[in-house]
Amino acid sequence: MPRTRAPAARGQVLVAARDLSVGYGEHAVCGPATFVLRAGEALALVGVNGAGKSTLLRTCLGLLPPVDGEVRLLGRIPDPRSGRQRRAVARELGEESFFPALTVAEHLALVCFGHAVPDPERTARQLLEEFDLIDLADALPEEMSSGQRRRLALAAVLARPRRILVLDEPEQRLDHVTRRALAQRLVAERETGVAVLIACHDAEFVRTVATSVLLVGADTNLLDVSAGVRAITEGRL
Ligand SMILES: Nc1ncnc2c1ncn2[C@@H]1O[C@H](COP(=O)(O)OP(=O)(O)OP(=O)(O)O)[C@@H](O)[C@H]1O
Repeated sequence: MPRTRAPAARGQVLVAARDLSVGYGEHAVCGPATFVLRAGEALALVGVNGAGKSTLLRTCLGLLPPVDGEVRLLGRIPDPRSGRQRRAVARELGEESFFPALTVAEHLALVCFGHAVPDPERTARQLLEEFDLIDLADALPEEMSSGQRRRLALAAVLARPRRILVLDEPEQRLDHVTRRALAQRLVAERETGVAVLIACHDAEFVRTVATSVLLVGADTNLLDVSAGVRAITEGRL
């Protein structure tokens, strides 16, 4: 299964933010963030609804300009139009846009072919199995439940090569077993040298996947994983 086209050297800085303020117009939605994410690490953004996690993810990808401070992705100002960034960054921000006339299997095949994945049939087959989509391989998106569509969106993002994986609340709408399996998959991702950047509300998921936690809020602070998990479970967000 393709994980990286050119695996990043473990420890290589892939995302770096310094005094990064994010928001809309000139209005910052949370305190400034400073963090570094290296190959092989997983940073979980946690915080209450509306804290600014999705806004931070979008700014790190160059989908929104910073209000202040700076962020670097692969050592450069993020630019979602650059081929270099598009080759390296796999993202699933919850948009879940599907082609209404393509089946589940055809969606995965399309992603594989579009990214020149070697042995696309095998990769697509493995992802169908991993995300329990075999019986839905010929289904159209409108024939699926919301959780099944979520599984397809996650399978699709994992069908392509990547050095950085950005997921906004990947645990949402997944059943318990699939959620745990996805957490293990993200551990495997970072163990192969992928840098994982997620927003997440699930303490168990964060405990399993993350190597550090960014608590997003009026004050945005970097925490170790156990302090980050306590912040979620004790409601100190
Ligand atoms: N397009 C927008 N224009 C203006 N304000 C926005 C926009 N999108 C989000 N906001 C505001 O920015 C703040 C942060 O939103 P964001 O979606 O980043 O929060 P979040 O931490 O991801 O929340 P959740 O846990 O609910 O997903 C919220 O107050 C929200 O209302």
